[in-house]
Amino acid sequence: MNSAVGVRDLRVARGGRDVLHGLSFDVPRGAVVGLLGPSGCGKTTLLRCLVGVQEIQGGTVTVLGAPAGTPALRRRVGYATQSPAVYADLSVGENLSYFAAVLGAPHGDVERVLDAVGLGDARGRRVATLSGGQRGRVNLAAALLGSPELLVLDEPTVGLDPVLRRELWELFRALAGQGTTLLVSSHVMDEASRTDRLLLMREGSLLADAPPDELRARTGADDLEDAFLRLIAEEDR
Ligand SMILES: Nc1ncnc2c1ncn2[C@@H]1O[C@H](COP(=O)(O)OP(=O)(O)OP(=O)(O)O)[C@@H](O)[C@H]1O
Repeated sequence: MNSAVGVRDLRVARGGRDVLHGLSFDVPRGAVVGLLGPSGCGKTTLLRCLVGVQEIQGGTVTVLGAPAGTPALRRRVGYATQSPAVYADLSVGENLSYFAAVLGAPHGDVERVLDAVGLGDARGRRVATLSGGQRGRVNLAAALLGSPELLVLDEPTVGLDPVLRRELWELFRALAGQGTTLLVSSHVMDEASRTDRLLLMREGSLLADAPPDELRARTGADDLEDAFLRLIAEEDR
């Protein structure tokens, strides 16, 4: 079983409307896979399916060899939601110590994840006093606790300056080098080139599932934003 994630014919409706229309794809183990597409196309909904918090209307979602949402997967999958899910009243360190205790993460993990996201100096600060970007990084640090085998990250670089964004993508690459699988959503096309593979979504369907170079070659576009636009034009023809 080589895939970290296997999705077949996934259908989801939200608010009485079909939002995922029968998606099928695999995420190879140890890869950094980007999930890209315009706002509202269904990225978050798809990620919710992978972590098992979304009711689905049809299809199957297999994660690390088990059905998504199986309790045994809880410690093997890290999920960072788009809006930070951390306690504003607690310090950065208190938040992470709390989540580490809940997860049964090893002692010392708090230090490790704080360093990984570049927040070593902010350990004693109350989350309420942090910038949006810093808060996002605390949220990401929490997802790294316990070194999960699969990381599902919903727009982890939103609100970050280019230097920090680059550092985070270097971190994602380093984690993949250690065997972690990462599925990272974004709507910033320049981040797409940093991935091993791209899932391009549009209106609840997959427009493409291929490595960035293949997408460039297939469309004849130099940059991925153009490639995406050409794929849309092709589909609309
Ligand atoms: N709680 C909800 N109830 C009803 N419809 C919802 C709900 N959440 C999302 N939707 C709808 O589902 C569709 C997909 O939304 P989703 O949040 O998955 O998109 P997204 O690609 O992650 O967007 P963004 O990049 O803006 O976060 C949208 O049409 C949205 O309006």
